[in-house]
Amino acid sequence: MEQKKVSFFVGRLRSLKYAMVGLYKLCTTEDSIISQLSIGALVMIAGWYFDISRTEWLFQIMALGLVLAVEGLNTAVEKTADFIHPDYHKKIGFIKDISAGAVTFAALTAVAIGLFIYLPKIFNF
Ligand SMILES: Nc1ncnc2c1ncn2[C@@H]1O[C@H](COP(=O)(O)OP(=O)(O)OP(=O)(O)O)[C@@H](O)[C@H]1O
Repeated sequence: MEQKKVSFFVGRLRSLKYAMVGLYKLCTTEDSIISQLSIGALVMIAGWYFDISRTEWLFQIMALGLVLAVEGLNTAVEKTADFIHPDYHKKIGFIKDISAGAVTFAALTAVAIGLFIYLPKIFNF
């Protein structure tokens, strides 16, 4: 089907609208994202409680954004896999496993950043 050509700005604005709709769908329907957002909220409270520095805030926000972004992409991979092949298949299992592995990379990075920020504050060193 031929798409009607729209101007550059209208095209960008439409993409932004779809991205916002996607963000809303992720945050309201996906348990994995909702649980990561809840953890993120607790970490934000911890940042405020321990009065972390500007640089620490930057790292904390980057870590949280990284985990949420990769988790969102993992959700998209899982949904695509389930759509194109709903039945059990070794390759689908492999694709889902490595996609989850990418989330684990991001999560471990976030945990390492969290330990660097909070361990010295909790144990005073
Ligand atoms: N269609 C399938 N074929 C083969 N293995 C699968 C299939 N679906 C899931 N698996 C295996 O089960 C694991 C979990 O898959 P699932 O889609 O339930 O992910 P999840 O992380 O538990 O999902 P959710 O985010 O919905 O909790 C995969 O990593 C994979 O090893």
